[in-house]
Amino acid sequence: MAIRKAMVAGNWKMNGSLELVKQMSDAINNVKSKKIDVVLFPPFPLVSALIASGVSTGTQTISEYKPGAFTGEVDAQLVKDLGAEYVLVGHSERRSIYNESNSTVAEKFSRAQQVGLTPILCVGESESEQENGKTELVVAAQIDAVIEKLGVAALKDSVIAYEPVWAIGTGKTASPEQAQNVHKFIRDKIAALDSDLAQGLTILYGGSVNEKNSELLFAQTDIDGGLIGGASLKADSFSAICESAKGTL
Ligand SMILES: O=C(CO)COP(=O)(O)O
Repeated sequence: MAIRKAMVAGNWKMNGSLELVKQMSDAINNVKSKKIDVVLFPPFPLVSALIASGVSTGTQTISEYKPGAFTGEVDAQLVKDLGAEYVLVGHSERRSIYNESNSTVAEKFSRAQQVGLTPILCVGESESEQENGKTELVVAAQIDAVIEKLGVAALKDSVIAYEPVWAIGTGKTASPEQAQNVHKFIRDKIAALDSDLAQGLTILYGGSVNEKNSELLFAQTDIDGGLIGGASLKADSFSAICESAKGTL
């Protein structure tokens, strides 16, 4: 029996349209199940339309600041007021393209929880870090930045997504064993501080997940679902991934 709530999340990145909202909400409303949470992360302008269509919704980032003179930024409270439930923090594209540091990510995590949004903390190593055997070091530092700022208890109302950077958008998925090893490392690391919290923590895998590889990934003990990029833009693929989660999680 599953001890954790499973989740399949779709990160649209800078893609999508009102037409896609229609297609994906129809598809998701067909596969909805009590066994899994299905959540989409569209660009900001599509958030309200997606919520109105009955899909559980999050945003891809938020500002770490409270409302004020921050042109172009989006306040977490506004996101919450619109009816969103989740927010991605620390996605590797935010870290690498927009220079978000571990400490900025921890600030965003904190701001999300202040307003009642559930943060999904994205962690993962680059290709060179992986080749140099630094995966655990990098992932631990990304998680420790949050624990040092907020204490381990803050992880209780959150989700962690392990997304190796070398697997994002490349078609090079981590093998189920490779991903399981890192997920187990994450869970054991948190269990050393709070065992019950770690056992209840949903940890997602992301990086070139598709309808062909999702079942084996989701069958791993410490993989509780997926954070899907490219395949979340195709109704057939995303529905099939959700279906595979129902069987294995
Ligand atoms: O970055 C991702 C989800 O946040 C993964 O993207 P892909 O599934 O396209 O590799």
